[in-house]
Amino acid sequence: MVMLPHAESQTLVKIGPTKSNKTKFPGIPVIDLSRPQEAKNLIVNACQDYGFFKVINHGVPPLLVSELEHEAIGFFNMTESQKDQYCPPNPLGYGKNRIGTNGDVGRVEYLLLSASNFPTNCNIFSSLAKEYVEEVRKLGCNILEMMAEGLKIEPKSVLSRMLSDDKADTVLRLNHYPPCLDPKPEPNLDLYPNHQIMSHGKPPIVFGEHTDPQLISIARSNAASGLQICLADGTWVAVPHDDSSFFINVDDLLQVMTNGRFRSVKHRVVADSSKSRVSMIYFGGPPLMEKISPLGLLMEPGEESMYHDFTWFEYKSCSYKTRLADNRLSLFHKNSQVSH
Ligand SMILES: C=C1C[C@]23C[C@@]1(O)CC[C@H]2[C@@]12CC[C@H](O)[C@@](C)(C(=O)O1)[C@H]2[C@@H]3C(=O)O
Ligand SMILES: O=C(O)CCC(=O)C(=O)O
Ligand SMILES: [Fe+2]
Repeated sequence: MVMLPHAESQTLVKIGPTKSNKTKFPGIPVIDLSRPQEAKNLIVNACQDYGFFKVINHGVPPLLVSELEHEAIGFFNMTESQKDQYCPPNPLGYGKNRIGTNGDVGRVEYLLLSASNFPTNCNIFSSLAKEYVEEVRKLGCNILEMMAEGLKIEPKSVLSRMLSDDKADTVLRLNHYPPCLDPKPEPNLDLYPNHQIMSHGKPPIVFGEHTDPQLISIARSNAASGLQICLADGTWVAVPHDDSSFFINVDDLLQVMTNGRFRSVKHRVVADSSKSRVSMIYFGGPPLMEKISPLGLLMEPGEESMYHDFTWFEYKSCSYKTRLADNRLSLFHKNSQVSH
């Protein structure tokens, strides 16, 4: 029997009451990409069980990662008026305390960049970010190919081709969460008018719960904690930080393309650290006109798609009209019941 290796399970924190009927969480799956034969099946298991895993021996040069992080810190250290010279997030640009355009708030500042259109007025991000995205895109393609092999579907490029396409819709997000010196619930109700990011007795939520709409997200952060994922039984678990690894999220489109076999993972960030947190996330989306529907080779005889067919453009446009915590996929579910 192959044992699943798990990340620092002894340091995992389970949040919320543990009921006896809840399955014990053994820790975030860790996939060693230098062992591809084993990795294929472990990736599939992780996508089915959690929609989330960590990769080691990923091949992205550590120097490139630390240089981009250094530049990101330099950017966030600039004065407010310097940063405000970047366009407000519409949806790309520099934003602070507001996430998206539909009323969500967070204790975070960020820069959202499109890989096909890196800013030319800023020599910081033009070449480094491009190089970083290329390396992470390669990592994403490698993972999606292993996934296809693990699922036993051919060709193995059936998923990865969407990221390697010249028209792939790729977004890079740099987030900065200021240090939380007093991790008590935030009493300022003006900033959080609908209480949505208050959580009494627990560290405040600084980036609210959501799933990512794309295919996969490839994230890393400095050595500061805060990221949490939601398990199938609704329990939130903390993800131990690891600045030398990448964390992979299954996103909404992959849930649809596997007809619900893989889980688009709900995640959030809490102010859990007295350290500033800087995260860099690659969101891998397909070309805008790509038609999204379950992969034929995965379907059992007589199995029907759980979702209406749509293009990534349709799904993305629709997603950007929703609130962060909305269940965007339910809008395309055949037995549609909008839930929040
Ligand atoms: C509230 C929102 C922010 C978001 C667009 C949306 O209307 C719903 C999806 C959000 C999300 C989550 C993952 C990524 O961080 C993001 C860039 C994306 O593609 O979808 C954000 C959007 C955003 O911050 O603009
Ligand atoms: O900062 C993080 O680690 C996660 C942020 C996130 O989920 C996002 O930007 O979509
Ligand atoms: Fe996210």
